[in-house]
Amino acid sequence: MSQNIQVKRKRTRTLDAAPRAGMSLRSVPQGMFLDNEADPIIGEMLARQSALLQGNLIDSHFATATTAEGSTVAGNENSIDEHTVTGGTDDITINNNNNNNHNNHVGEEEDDDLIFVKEQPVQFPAPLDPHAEHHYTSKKFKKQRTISLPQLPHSKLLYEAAQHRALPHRQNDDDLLHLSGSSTKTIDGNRGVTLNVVKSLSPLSVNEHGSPVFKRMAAGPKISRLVTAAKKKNKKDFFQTDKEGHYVYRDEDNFCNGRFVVKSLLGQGTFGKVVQCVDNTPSSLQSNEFQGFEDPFSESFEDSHFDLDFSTPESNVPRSAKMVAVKIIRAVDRYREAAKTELRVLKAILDNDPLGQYQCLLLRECFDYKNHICLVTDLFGKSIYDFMCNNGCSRFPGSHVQAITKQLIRSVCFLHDLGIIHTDLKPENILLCDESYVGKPLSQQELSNLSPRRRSACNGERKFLTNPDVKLIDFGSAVFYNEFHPAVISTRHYRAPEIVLGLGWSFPCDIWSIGCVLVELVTGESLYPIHENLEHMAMMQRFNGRPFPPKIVENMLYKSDRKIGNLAPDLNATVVKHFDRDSLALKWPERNSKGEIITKERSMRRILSGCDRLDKYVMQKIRQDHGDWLVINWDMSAEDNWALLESQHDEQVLDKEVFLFWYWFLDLCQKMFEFDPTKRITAREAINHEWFNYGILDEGIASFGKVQHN
Ligand SMILES: Nc1ncnc2c1ncn2[C@@H]1O[C@H](COP(=O)(O)OP(=O)(O)OP(=O)(O)O)[C@@H](O)[C@H]1O
Repeated sequence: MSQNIQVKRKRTRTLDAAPRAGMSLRSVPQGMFLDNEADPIIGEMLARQSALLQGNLIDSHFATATTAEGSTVAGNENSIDEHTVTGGTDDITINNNNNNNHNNHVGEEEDDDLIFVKEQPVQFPAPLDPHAEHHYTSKKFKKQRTISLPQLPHSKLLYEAAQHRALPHRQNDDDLLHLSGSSTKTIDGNRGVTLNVVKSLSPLSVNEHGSPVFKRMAAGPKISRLVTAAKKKNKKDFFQTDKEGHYVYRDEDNFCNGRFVVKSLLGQGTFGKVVQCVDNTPSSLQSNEFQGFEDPFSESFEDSHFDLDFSTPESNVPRSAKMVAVKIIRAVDRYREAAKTELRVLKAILDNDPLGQYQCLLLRECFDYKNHICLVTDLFGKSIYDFMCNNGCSRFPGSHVQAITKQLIRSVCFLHDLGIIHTDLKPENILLCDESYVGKPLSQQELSNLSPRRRSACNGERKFLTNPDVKLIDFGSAVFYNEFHPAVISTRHYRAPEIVLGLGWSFPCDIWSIGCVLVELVTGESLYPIHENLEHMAMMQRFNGRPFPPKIVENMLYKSDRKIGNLAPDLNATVVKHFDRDSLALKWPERNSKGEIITKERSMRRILSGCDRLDKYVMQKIRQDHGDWLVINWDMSAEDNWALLESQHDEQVLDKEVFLFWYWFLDLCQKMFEFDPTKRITAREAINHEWFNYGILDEGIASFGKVQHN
């Protein structure tokens, strides 16, 4: 769901990293990202380049790993209780107290995530004095560290894929044309959902405190007069629906016969509203487990013909209140039907991960109240989008980007193994479990560069989360892989090319969205801040530094010409017509019959100056945190890149791990932004990507575990 707060995001053109004299250049472009003018035989080249680069980097990776072998904490340990690291100017104390959600499996499962920064001397003096205080300089630390990031909670899946369906996460060529899912399966699936109806009591049966009092209903015409009078009297308990089927939000409103008291509006969208409520469940019924589709209250509601008031202090049923989030779906058939799919998805998640170890929102209860399907879930913090909006610097530090990405990929891999495609991954749908942060004052210069809104929202600080633990929410658009696939899914900015081009889509569309989220976390700006197809496609080509592969365009033309599957009604007018049928190239900028450019200047500027090849675009932002020395030239191998950096800069300013961290980050991005969904990296492959073997020592690590603000 989009939030109301809008922060204007701006982009600037990035600097090109030109190859330096004296360095070895290959005869073919070696970059993972090709220049726009590059040779069209891209697939083969990319594979070769990737192999070459990996070959180069395997050596350096091994070298680093070997250096650390002698350390006491090398290997798979993740249970270091406390370390004090003196690095640069900051003393970092990091406590391993943050994994409480996931303790159950830590012992059972070997996990190669090192959650905390480690200090690893190359050789301890022997014999090692356990009481001696060891302080290590930043320099030593850098040399000896192998992994140094809070990767919460685990790196590995806690189940064997074979136990699940282990569906092929990758699409095949046939899917590009024919994948549209079965609507019968969706309808049948939804038909199986039986919702517990919670009857609303007559306003008559609400006492002056707004609490339910069960009475036998009066009969006859007298009732309407009494009801009107009672409505006036008991304004509080008046859960209203507007003419569009939305619940009308009111502070302190209460519903479900006094059980939920509305405290604030968390969000609203097409599907309905999400409200924060106090849940006055009788404590005997309160548990962390899903109550099923049967509401524990219903029996008493249906059968009660006696006075029974269990919300007053005198009640003999003990009550305890807790805060929950309730998604109140619009009372409109279409949305009710969609909510049933959401319910099935949430149920599948809950059945397979009752402890919530895969970062997905868990459904605690659901019921039907006054024709609104209500989903009760745990309450979490603000979304990472909101956190970014209110931050003096919206970029996340690398260590946090990595920690969030790891959770996200793992969560999505879990969903994909269950046959679920989320389809709406975006920063708004990733919630923080803990909103506390450490604030670092911004300089006058930095403050003056902020928009007035951001300046007042950020409190003059750049904020660093103390715990980058997140939860994935909003399964309202999620689909089961074999059920009906709508023609258009995803929020525009995070929409994969196969969706824009009207091809069959599946699990890979989630991976593209994760790529967009990842870049947004690093740069602090939406990668695709656009609203229409042509500009979107032109931008995709620009960021990828190459045109859409002919196979993809051919499939699009074949599918749209023959009207195969469900296609967006405007596909021809907004997408297909912009491709040249002979060359299969995107016709951008647009030209009239005389060959004059008719694309608006603003749009031209947005694409030509606002975007750049992704690696250059991203690196420009990264340099703001790590210094200007950090330049990666994709026309050269990693080794040559590093040799060049060493020849140009004082050793003190360089950090090979920072270089490798960002190098592999960009490698992962490149694999996520593969145009062809049949070749895009899968979630399962991404979990094991090289990037997660590298760490980075930054403000994210320094703030980890500290508590300053909320
Ligand atoms: N469990 C929760 N805890 C805290 N906030 C929540 C929770 N669930 C939802 N929200 C807030 O409500 C917003 C809307 O929730 P959600 O995305 O599920 O609704 P939606 O109507 O499906 O939105 P959209 O129209 O984007 O699909 C979220 O962005 C989030 O800010």
